[in-house]
Amino acid sequence: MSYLSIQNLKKHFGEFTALQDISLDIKEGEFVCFLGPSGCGKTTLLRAIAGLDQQSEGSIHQAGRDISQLPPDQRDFGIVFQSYALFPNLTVADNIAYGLKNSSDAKVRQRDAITQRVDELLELIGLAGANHKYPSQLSGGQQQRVALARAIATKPGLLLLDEPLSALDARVRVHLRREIKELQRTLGITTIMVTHDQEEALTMADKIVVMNNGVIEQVGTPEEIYAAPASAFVASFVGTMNFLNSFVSDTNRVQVDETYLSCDACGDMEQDTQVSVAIRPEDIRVRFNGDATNTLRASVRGFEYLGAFARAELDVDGIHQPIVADFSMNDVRDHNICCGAQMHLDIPKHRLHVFREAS
Ligand SMILES: Nc1ncnc2c1ncn2[C@@H]1O[C@H](COP(=O)(O)OP(=O)(O)OP(=O)(O)O)[C@@H](O)[C@H]1O
Repeated sequence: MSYLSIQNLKKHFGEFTALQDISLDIKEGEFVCFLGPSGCGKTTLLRAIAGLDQQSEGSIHQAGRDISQLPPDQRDFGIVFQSYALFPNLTVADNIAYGLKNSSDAKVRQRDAITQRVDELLELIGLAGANHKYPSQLSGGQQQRVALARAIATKPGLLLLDEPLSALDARVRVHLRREIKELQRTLGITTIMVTHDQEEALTMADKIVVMNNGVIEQVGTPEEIYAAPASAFVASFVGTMNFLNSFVSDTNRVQVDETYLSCDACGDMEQDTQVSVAIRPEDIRVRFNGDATNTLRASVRGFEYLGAFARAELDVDGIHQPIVADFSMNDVRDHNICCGAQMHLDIPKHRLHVFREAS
């Protein structure tokens, strides 16, 4: 049973279609990320869920209630925007209490109850005692935590986060993403976060919704999205991927220039279909004496140390397209991998992805 159910949602801005027939189910307590490049429709979808922008067609149900036509104030959500959007003239406590003071529930509006709830929330976000400070006296990360506290103050069923970390510097961002994830887990609140940052989505989400040009390309766990991308777009947008223009040779083989590669994935494609074969840099291995499937001879044209691993640009015999491979530093030492080195490599066939469309 889904907590939030979106059915056949469309959104037009004049002639332009920002969302094309989006259907999506989100379970209670899930942390979902809408991930995609700028302009793909992530924010438009989030705003439709909040009622801030009415969809052109389609329906949205939350906890079994049809909220499609309701104004934002009759929906059950808290929201955090990219820019902190705190009231600068109100103290931290008054910012957090804002929704509580305007609650339709008289008990929630009681002064003692508000004071207690604000203290509880400040404790939760690690800012106990900051009640009387003003937003300008807080760092960006602290302001965003206050915005988060304000969003969850009334205990909404749904938390919406619109690029909440993108205005912060890298170190604060990494720290805060752990805090938000932990807070979400503790509260068990169904959460949707919009981001164009794949690392953010991979580390925080239970489920990632990858969007492109107003459509959903794939929905899956971070592992599924990374290991089994459903399209060339997803494969290229999440992580690093080599793409090789190829042809289907027979049921289990593709031809890349003068080289044949065994693969698991092209069973239903006709011979000579033009395809894009994709392989992650870390899935290319130095050949070991086991039963290798796709052995290639290569020389290292470029070599870059990246700390925990090294990235090598390869010239592969029989393939005239660039390929990069990532090697652990142990592999680098054991096999003397460096610029100009010659080596035998293996590409496990189950790690090859074959896409019909061009990359
Ligand atoms: N009010 C509007 N009027 C006209 N076009 C709009 C409006 N709002 C959004 N769009 C267009 O709809 C498309 C999707 O916009 P949206 O803001 O949802 O993208 P996004 O994926 O959130 O991108 P970003 O990461 O840059 O915020 C864009 O092409 C945008 O220009």
